[in-house]
Amino acid sequence: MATLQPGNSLSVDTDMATAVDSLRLHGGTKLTNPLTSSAPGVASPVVGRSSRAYTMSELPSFMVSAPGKVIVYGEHAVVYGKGAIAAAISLRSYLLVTPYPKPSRTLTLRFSDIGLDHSWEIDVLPWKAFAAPGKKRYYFDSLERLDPMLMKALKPFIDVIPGKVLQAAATSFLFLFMMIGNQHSPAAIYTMRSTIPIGAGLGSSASIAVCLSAALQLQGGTLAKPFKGMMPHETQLQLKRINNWAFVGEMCIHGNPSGVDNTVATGGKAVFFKRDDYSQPPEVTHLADFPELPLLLVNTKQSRSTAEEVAKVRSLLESHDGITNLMLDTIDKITTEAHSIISSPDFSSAAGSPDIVRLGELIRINHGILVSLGVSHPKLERIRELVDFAGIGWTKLTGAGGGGCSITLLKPNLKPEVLQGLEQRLSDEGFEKYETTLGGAGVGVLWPATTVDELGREGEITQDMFLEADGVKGVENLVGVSSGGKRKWRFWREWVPEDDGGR
Ligand SMILES: Nc1ncnc2c1ncn2[C@@H]1O[C@H](COP(=O)(O)OP(=O)(O)O)[C@@H](O)[C@H]1O
Ligand SMILES: C[C@@](O)(CCOP(=O)(O)O)CC(=O)O
Repeated sequence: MATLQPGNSLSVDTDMATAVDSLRLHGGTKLTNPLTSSAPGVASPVVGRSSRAYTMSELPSFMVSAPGKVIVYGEHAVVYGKGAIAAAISLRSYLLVTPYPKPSRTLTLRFSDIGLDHSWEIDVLPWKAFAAPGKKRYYFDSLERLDPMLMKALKPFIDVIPGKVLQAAATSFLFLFMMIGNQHSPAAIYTMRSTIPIGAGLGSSASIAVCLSAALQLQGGTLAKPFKGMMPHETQLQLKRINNWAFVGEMCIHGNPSGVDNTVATGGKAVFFKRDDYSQPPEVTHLADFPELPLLLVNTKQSRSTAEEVAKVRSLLESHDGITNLMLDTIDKITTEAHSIISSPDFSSAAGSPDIVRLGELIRINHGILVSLGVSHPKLERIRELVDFAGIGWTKLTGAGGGGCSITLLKPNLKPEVLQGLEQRLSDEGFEKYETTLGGAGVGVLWPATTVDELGREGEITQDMFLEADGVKGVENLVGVSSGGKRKWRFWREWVPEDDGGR
């Protein structure tokens, strides 16, 4: 166990040794002023690798990143202890952490996707409330619910921020900062950009919660950066801690999450997830052989809130408990059957294989039940109608529904012109198709936040560069994990070798 002391020095025992070792590698010299910005798109030169060095209280700018997800089977039922299958996608959130120079005691959030730019002074935050007897939690603890007294203590700091969307994100940050950090935590700017559409069922909130959890624990020195040779049990322990606190961050955003989104955003690839007792850890099976299913992902662009969709199912359970429970049980059976098809050693996604048809039929049945649970939307039904009319696959909503995205499992050997015709129709009706691959890497870290330019020079990724990157492509080009060696993203997953772009 490790404890944080005032001024961020560490007292260490076993599982912290690696964290300290990796930090020691950087002990000594100063990095360039972290607030120095270069011209947009131009990396500022940094000192060479061998002479770049930091102390615990003087960390470099660094980045963390976590993926979004699609739930392939089991959304909503998973909130009630049933199984769900979900896979990470290549759309991701990126968080740049830039230390303020001393003696600043400021925290600044720049979450530009939602227009949040807000600062607090660390010293005036409600530390007393968080240190009261029975309230303090440590980085190795788990929380199953938010303490109303602590939420009340944060309220005045959140109420000054306009609107629910911004407040939810700010609460997630501030609650985690108060829990994981302490009064002596370093002053820093947290700049967030995401390529995941917000509130569209692709787990944007879990993705940012994972980034915040990982960044704050890295800053606190309670998490070791992944390194070659990290023992599997240590990797698992670190992922567990990131995931535990990400779950808390998710609770701040939408109240009663099942934990499937943050679990996939943390570990990546794909999982079978079930949590029937919230006081116990969930049952998580990593689906290392998750197949490359041919999926079409379409956004209705109809916004909605996960919390409201989850509340709809809750109220149906209250008014029709017997029938609703039967529907949730049926979804559980669907997920279990899909899991056994995918995990079978004979599984084949080749043309003519019955497995894809069975998986497709399960997708169609799952969607039908979600419609009956009241969480579809006319726009989702319109997409399903267009896909059914073209006869190219099986469609369901994904995530909370009420708008957001649909997925279609495509039939093998489709004629390209049929698919193109459908895509044109979807676009004409105002829907947006996403290009993404399933089974991406989980949480990763880029330490320090540097990239290599066209001339092969390594330079710091500044806030201005990050904020000015143009759209999804701009963000991916500047900081993306699939960098072809331009950036040294590292991942905690055992099956992802270093420097392969996280795939
Ligand atoms: N890029 C982002 N920057 C800041 N906050 C974000 C971002 N993406 C998501 N959020 C937070 O997460 C909330 C959306 O969560 P939710 O309704 O669960 O949708 P989703 O299905 O995308 O997870 C937003 O209201 C916002 O508070
Ligand atoms: C509806 C639910 O099963 C998934 C919600 O996913 P999203 O927030 O719409 O990405 C809720 C949950 O699992 O917490």
